[in-house]
Amino acid sequence: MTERPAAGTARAVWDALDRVKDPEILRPITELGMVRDVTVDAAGGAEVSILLTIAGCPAARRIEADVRAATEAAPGVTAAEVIVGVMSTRERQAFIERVRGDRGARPQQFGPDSLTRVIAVTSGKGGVGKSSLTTGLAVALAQHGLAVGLVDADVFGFSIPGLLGLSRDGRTEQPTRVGEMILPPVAHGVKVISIGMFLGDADPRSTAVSWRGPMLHRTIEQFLRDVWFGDLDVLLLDLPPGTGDIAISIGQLLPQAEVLVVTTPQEAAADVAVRSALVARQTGQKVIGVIENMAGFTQPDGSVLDLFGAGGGRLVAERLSDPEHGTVPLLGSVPLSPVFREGGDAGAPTVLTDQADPAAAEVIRIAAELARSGRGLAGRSLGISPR
Ligand SMILES: Nc1ncnc2c1ncn2[C@@H]1O[C@H](COP(=O)(O)OP(=O)(O)OP(=O)(O)O)[C@@H](O)[C@H]1O
Repeated sequence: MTERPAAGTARAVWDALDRVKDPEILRPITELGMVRDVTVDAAGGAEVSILLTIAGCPAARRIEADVRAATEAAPGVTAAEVIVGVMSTRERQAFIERVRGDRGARPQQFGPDSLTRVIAVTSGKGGVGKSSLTTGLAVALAQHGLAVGLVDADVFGFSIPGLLGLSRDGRTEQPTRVGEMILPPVAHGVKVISIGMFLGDADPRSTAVSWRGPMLHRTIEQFLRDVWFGDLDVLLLDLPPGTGDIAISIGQLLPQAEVLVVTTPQEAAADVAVRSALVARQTGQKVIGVIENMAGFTQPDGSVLDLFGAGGGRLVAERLSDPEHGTVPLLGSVPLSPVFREGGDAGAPTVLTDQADPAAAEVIRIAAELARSGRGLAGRSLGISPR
């Protein structure tokens, strides 16, 4: 890397490049050592050499385009050429240390001392909309300016990449690997990692992941250790439905995690939802609230159709409230909404595309309440990272 000159057009280009962020790390490429050299000839022709972590890294095209646009916009530049190179092993090691803040051997990123608020989303039954709500909450929290990470730990039904538009035609966006560090793709401001990103060329639509408990535990452990999330305000985890191995692993790996329980208004769903929350509680996690999903749907004539009955959310909240654990609130009731479902199917979260949709509006309201309340966000310095 060359030094940044004190003045002149080359200096202006360096300054412009300070505003180009690596799309996965969300930090300026100048700070990450990704700019090798900037030269500008007498006619204002600029040549910028950048270094990528690995050849053909998924973000390469975007970085190149952003560098070109920033260079062309720098005062005094008449033409821009971008030369893309790849880091040497030593440069890559320096990059990894810069990204991690050179903390040496990494312990797990979200240990009990971490300022990141960890929220695990669980449900008793499958198909109650847990993944859709987790995705909506993550995107809505990112809209509040929070640094948000999302771990799709639903190994049997990983649907998060699709809901966030990271999976198309059976191909799921891959994380970038730099050494043993894994950089999660970023979608709508959320850093996302999913088991569905580790299937290689297999089509996730037709690939069954059947892993036993220890393997699941190791995978989640690896997600929490090797996936570089940076300083997060909130980490959301989408757990598989039920009371299985993953819930117990999360309890061991992230004992400070808070738990949100998703259920439908159906009374029959309430029993299993309560049971999944009790398992989380047994591992020391705090149940912070219940969200009812697929609640009454307002029809065009204004009448409400309670397709799945009513009252399940309140019932679960009441059954989880007791003198020892205090009141577990019903945080909200998200109505059935065809628009909300279509947004998920299209990978375009409705909390961004149609905020007036009743389901999206309720998710946005719940996210605002979560952002205002709770462990990590009340009265603590979180170093919220502006983007
Ligand atoms: N409020 C809603 N209105 C309409 N459709 C919804 C709503 N919430 C979720 N859905 C739809 O219900 C289906 C199941 O949702 P989702 O995959 O989020 O459930 P899940 O509980 O995560 O399931 P699993 O844990 O089995 O993977 C999806 O097609 C989703 O689009």
